[in-house]
Amino acid sequence: MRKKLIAANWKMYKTPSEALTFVEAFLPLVAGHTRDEIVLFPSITSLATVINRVRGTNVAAGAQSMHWANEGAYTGHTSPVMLTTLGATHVLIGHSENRQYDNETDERINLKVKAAISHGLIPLLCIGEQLDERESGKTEDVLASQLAGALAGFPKEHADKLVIAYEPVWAIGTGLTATPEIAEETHVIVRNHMAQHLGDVANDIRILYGGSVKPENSKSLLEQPNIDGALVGGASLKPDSFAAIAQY
Ligand SMILES: O=C[C@H](O)COP(=O)(O)O
Repeated sequence: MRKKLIAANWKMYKTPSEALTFVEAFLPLVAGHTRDEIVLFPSITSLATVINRVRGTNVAAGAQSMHWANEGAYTGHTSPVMLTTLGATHVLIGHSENRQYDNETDERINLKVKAAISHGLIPLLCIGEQLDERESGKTEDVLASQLAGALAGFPKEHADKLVIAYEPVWAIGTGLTATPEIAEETHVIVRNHMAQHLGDVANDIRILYGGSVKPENSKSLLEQPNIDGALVGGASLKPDSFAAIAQY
């Protein structure tokens, strides 16, 4: 049985004090909610504040990205050692906004996923197709290629720790959501490719859906057998909205 993971990606929103205000309001709303895992991904400047406030609660916190090296001359980056020292438990890798704006390649994503695993961080590997790719029937090829690139040399013995976030790029921040049927069908495709790379453990790997998830549609998405959670952007910025999604 895969425990669902409900994740908030705050992207480049919230100062530390705004993040703290969110957490103070959010924790009572989800107190005692252990059915699902709940993880917040604040910006790096708010990460320590959030980690310190959620410590000992049913909510975890992670980083929106990281470098693969332990340390080095990489201006502006954050290492896995820095994140684990802070108390982060999860990390987003390969978000489509990083692929689009930050020159994030499959090779770099591959190094980061393996670095996360070797440091005990849970990687949420983000994949997804563009609208023109879906419309021209290339969705499966795109996802297969992203998975192959990201998972080359991935240590199979740690496969159960991997989390995939399927986020169709055309649904991110657009208000367009994949229907539950389209999302479920695509998650099955992703799981089948995971099985090709990693074997039967693919059945234990959680595949989250992301792209305009909100309180109004979270239940119908999360009821699908192969949708094992949600990666939420805009609707995770308000405590009541994100709590409603988590309590679908
Ligand atoms: O990481 C989250 C996704 O990019 C989805 O963002 P969104 O919920 O604002 O569409």
